[in-house]
Amino acid sequence: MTVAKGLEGVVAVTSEVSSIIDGVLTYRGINIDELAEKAGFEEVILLLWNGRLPKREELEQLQKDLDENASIPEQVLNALKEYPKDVHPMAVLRTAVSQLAVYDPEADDNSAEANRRKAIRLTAKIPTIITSFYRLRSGLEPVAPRPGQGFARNFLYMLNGKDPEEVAVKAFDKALILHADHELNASTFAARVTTATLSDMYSAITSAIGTLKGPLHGGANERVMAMLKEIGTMDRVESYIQEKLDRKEKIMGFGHRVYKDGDPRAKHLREMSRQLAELTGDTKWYEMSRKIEALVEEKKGLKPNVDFYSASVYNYLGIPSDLFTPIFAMSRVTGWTAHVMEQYANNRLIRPRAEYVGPKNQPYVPIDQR
Ligand SMILES: CC(=O)SCCNC(=O)CCNC(=O)[C@H](O)C(C)(C)COP(=O)(O)OP(=O)(O)OC[C@H]1O[C@@H](n2cnc3c(N)ncnc32)[C@H](O)[C@@H]1OP(=O)(O)O
Ligand SMILES: O=C([O-])CC(=O)C(=O)O
Repeated sequence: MTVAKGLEGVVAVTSEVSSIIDGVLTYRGINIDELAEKAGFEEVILLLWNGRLPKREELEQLQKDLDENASIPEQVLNALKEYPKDVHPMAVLRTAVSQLAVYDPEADDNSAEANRRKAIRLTAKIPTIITSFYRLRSGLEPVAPRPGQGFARNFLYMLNGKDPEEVAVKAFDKALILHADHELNASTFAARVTTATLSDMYSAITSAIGTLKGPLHGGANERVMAMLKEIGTMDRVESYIQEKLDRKEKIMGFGHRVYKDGDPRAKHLREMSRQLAELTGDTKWYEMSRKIEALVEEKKGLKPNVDFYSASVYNYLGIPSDLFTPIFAMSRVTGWTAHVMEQYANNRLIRPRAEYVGPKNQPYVPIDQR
């Protein structure tokens, strides 16, 4: 057996959802650069689920469906009230999404129609879970979802309890588009492995959330902000990065398993960070990020991935850093569910092999002789 460590380079499934070919990312064949400039997040959701851009009526129907499904069961809200206030919001999200299944009579109906309805429910309810827990732990009442305002605006409204500025809504919507899907990344793979046993969509999304949480994957964006805050000032950037590299530690938000010549999403987030820095007059995080980018490229030849500039973008939008990864999940659930539906449509159990490298022919030693 030859082992591809970390399954590097292994092609495990065929998919029509998104592609990374020669460093170019597409959703259903449409370049991410074009989607980031021209589309809205809800359009992208239907693009991922349906395989084509929606007509106006389809888009309006989705917006209605998301509004109608945004409330969470009372039992889930009550559980959010009981959780320790200092528990990580990704742990809360993972648990709450699993709990949603308990109150969904269709949870174990794996038909294509039920899966489509569950994909809507999951996408609609995750923002409510994130914002409700955030407000409860801050001693505030959760804000009920407000219909008719769109996904990005509704999230910022539920988070802060007031109407967000237009520029914040636009930036946030674009960030959601950029995070929505990414071929066979670790969390999507986890969702597909779970699905391939013919388990249900809630189980698959719970697996995916747990996988996204790790710092080598979606959890990196929160660590990028922690690093920026730890560095604190421009004059400390160079020594901090050098020391980290000397200790052979990873710089969060850099490197990628697939992109070796840069992540095409990073330039959009860099530009958003620049604009928000200018708008807020708080240029420190953007300038520090630019300097880190130049140093890591120069010293290690590594480029920023999607998580690097999303940190300063979300920070400029006033979002607490431990919500960065839950926000990633809130967007990525649309890609995960598209992959889950694709897996069901053409399923085979995913079960690779392991090369055994442990000791062989070992005797069983009775307990009192060990
Ligand atoms: C949404 C996302 O999931 S994007 C990725 C988010 N994760 C991060 O930002 C965490 C930091 N980055 C990393 O840990 C890695 O680059 C990963 C996990 C993204 C990709 O990992 P892999 O493809 O397994 O690459 P691997 O870890 O083997 O790195 C190859 C070499 O580059 C180095 N390297 C890779 N990333 C970094 C980094 N961020 N900082 C410093 N060195 C790095 C490794 O130390 C290794 O060097 P070596 O050959 O001298 O030992
Ligand atoms: O594809 C990956 O390995 C990680 C990534 O960038 C993502 O999930 O967006």
